[in-house]
Amino acid sequence: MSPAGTVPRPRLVHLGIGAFARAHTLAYTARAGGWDVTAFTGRTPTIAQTLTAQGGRYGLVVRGPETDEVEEIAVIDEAFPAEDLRALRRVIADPATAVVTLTITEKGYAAGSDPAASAPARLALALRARREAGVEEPIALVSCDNLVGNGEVLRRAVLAALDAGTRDWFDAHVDVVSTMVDRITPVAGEEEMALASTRLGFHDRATVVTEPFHEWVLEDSFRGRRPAWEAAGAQLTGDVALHERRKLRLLNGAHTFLAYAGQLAGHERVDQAVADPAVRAAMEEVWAEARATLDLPEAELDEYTSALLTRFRNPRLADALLRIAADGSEKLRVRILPVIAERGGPGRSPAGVAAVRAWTDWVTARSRAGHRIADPRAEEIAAAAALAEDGARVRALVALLGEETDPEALAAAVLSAGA
Ligand SMILES: NC(=O)c1ccc[n+]([C@@H]2O[C@H](COP(=O)([O-])OP(=O)(O)OC[C@H]3O[C@@H](n4cnc5c(N)ncnc54)[C@H](O)[C@@H]3O)[C@@H](O)[C@H]2O)c1
Ligand SMILES: O=P(O)(O)OC[C@@H](O)[C@@H](O)[C@H](O)[C@H](O)CO
Repeated sequence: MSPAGTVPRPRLVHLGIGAFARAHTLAYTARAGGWDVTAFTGRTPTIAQTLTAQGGRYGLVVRGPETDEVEEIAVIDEAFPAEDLRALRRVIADPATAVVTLTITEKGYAAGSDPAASAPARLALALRARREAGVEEPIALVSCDNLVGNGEVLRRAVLAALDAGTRDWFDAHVDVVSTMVDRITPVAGEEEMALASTRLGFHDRATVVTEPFHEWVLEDSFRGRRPAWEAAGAQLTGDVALHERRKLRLLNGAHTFLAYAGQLAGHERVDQAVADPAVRAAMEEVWAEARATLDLPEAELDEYTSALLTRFRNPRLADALLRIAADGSEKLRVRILPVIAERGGPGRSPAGVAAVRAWTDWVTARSRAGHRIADPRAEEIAAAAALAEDGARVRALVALLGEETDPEALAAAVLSAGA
């Protein structure tokens, strides 16, 4: 509550306080200045408790190829667990709030009306509270997850969970903004927490470690207030789609390929996988196919992939392939299958097929070794991986990837890729 007569500082609400949000979205917001943040976890409450205990601040370790820079980020002034709907309703209905950013992972956008299980459903309830409070300033919902058209995906998921009255109110009062986000953010460990604690002078248990590179391209469609993110290097544009496709197909597509092919070749980290000549050559094939689907000048694509290679090679970032391997059934649909489809099918996309093959091989080996696969379709994957007959196993796994590419044709190509 601001003292009588003073204008409250504008507020941003963030849903999903994972490592990436702390390294990217919240760091940009801190640098833009002038805004406070109320942050909610996406699922488990732990990080909200940790942040509350340390006054919302945390250390950002920016790990270059040779040195670390450590910065304190102090932009969060309230943190709550996802299930605290009362806090979410209160803060979204507050006229000081003008922006909601989200990093809830690809699977977090599954439409659903149960607020206990669905972030969009929680947001729908909170938007109803804003309408009932009579707030007129448009609020912007800004998706920062690795999805094509992430704004549209978010809009559909929220609309599906809204009551009729708020659905009628929505267009006049809510902007939904697509963004392309980029900053490789591995999982921080004890070493980084100790480094941040020593440099910043408090016991930091919410440290994040990230690379020096960062990029954020946002659709320029805010009717209400927003932080001056451009002051922190963000780009506002009329066309995010091409940026999204370039990043998802080249960076994330290669990451997904490396996650499975790299681990199958015995590597644990991205830098190790790209140092393996066979894995690297296969990744270049994935790039060649993805590049052919992108309407960008060759020189620009050369520059982009060469910069990516430098980023992937950063040995001090220690980005675990296992982190990237999570949720493969969601990620292949976004990063690899559209390339196969646009190339004209599996027959014209051997590298895309090799990526799918690497996923089927890796989930099978890992599941048979007794591990639960981190994936929203974990049970179906385990059941498929247990099938003894290869054809049935691959068909069952490929069927979990949706219909973007004909599953029968894709499964047949995957099977013959391994023959
Ligand atoms: N880490 C990166 O390098 C990176 C870079 C660009 C974009 N991203 C985006 O950020 C997302 C999160 O990555 P991270 O590194 O912060 O991971 P993380 O594991 O540190 O955090 C994941 C966050 O998502 C929430 N979440 C998970 N499942 C959810 C669900 N079903 N519903 C609602 N919330 C859910 C978690 O509670 C947590 O807040 C990625 O999935 C990706 O879309 C990450
Ligand atoms: O974050 P995810 O789980 O969507 O994907 C794993 C990585 O490909 C991803 O985190 C990249 O590191 C990131 O997208 C780089 O900006």
